[in-house]
Amino acid sequence: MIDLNKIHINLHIKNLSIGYKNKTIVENITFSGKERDLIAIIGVNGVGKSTLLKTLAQMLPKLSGAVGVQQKELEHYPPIELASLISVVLTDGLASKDLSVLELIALGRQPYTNWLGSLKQEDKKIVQGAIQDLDLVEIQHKKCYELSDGQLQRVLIARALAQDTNIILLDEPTSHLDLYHKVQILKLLKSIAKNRNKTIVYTTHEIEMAIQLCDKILLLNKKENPFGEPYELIEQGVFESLFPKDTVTFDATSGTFKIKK
Ligand SMILES: Nc1ncnc2c1ncn2[C@@H]1O[C@H](COP(=O)(O)OP(=O)(O)OP(=O)(O)O)[C@@H](O)[C@H]1O
Repeated sequence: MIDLNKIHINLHIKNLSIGYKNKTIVENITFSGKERDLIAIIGVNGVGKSTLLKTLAQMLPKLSGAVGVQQKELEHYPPIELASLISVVLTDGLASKDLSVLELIALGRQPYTNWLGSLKQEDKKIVQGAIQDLDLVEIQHKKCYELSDGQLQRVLIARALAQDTNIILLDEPTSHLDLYHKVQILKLLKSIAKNRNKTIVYTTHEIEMAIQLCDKILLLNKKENPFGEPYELIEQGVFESLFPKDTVTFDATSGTFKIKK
């Protein structure tokens, strides 16, 4: 039995403004991520989803507002401590494609190894666990440049699992996958959040899947940026105004989008 009073909040985002130099892309972002939450960030192309994810990972500075990670503000963490709290899976080009699948996933253990990077028995066990979870046993000795986009995406998720952080941030983790693997990865992320008490935040264009599988959704729309459980957002009617109505409409009963013919 889970004691709901003992569930920790890993992420607290308050009145956050994000952007580049002094160009604000989105302001007024407020949400929180509890342990065991799978959270989707959705919104139209170019609205700022990746910018938000990179700001949460401290790869970009925030413009204003607060990003709290557990008990402290993000910018007060030394990088090595942050690497044991937050892992990031990006879709941008991977620098180290010459590594084997196993070597790349083992890099996830870096925050915990000595300066030589040597893996202890416990590290190797965690790496093998991640390889099994992502169904990569057969291809673990292949080079990353030999993989399909979908396989590489699963390898990058495995590396984040090996990093074993409380918070996992993923930028469009299902974009290169077929429907079966999209569902499989999202269900896996959900079970990891639940069974290992993690907060998982990912960006996506697959809104219908997010409605079905996520605990919470943050909809970036540059104005209010509503956040809540999928049914709450459906009740507020926020999906209806996402796309031009003459092209795509939202059916609140089924939680799906319909193409206007
Ligand atoms: N390095 C950069 N410098 C300046 N502006 C940028 C930079 N990267 C992205 N932008 C701009 O920031 C805005 C948000 O981009 P971002 O990639 O965060 O959107 P997104 O919601 O993830 O889009 P998509 O759904 O197309 O992936 C866009 O207008 C984009 O042109």
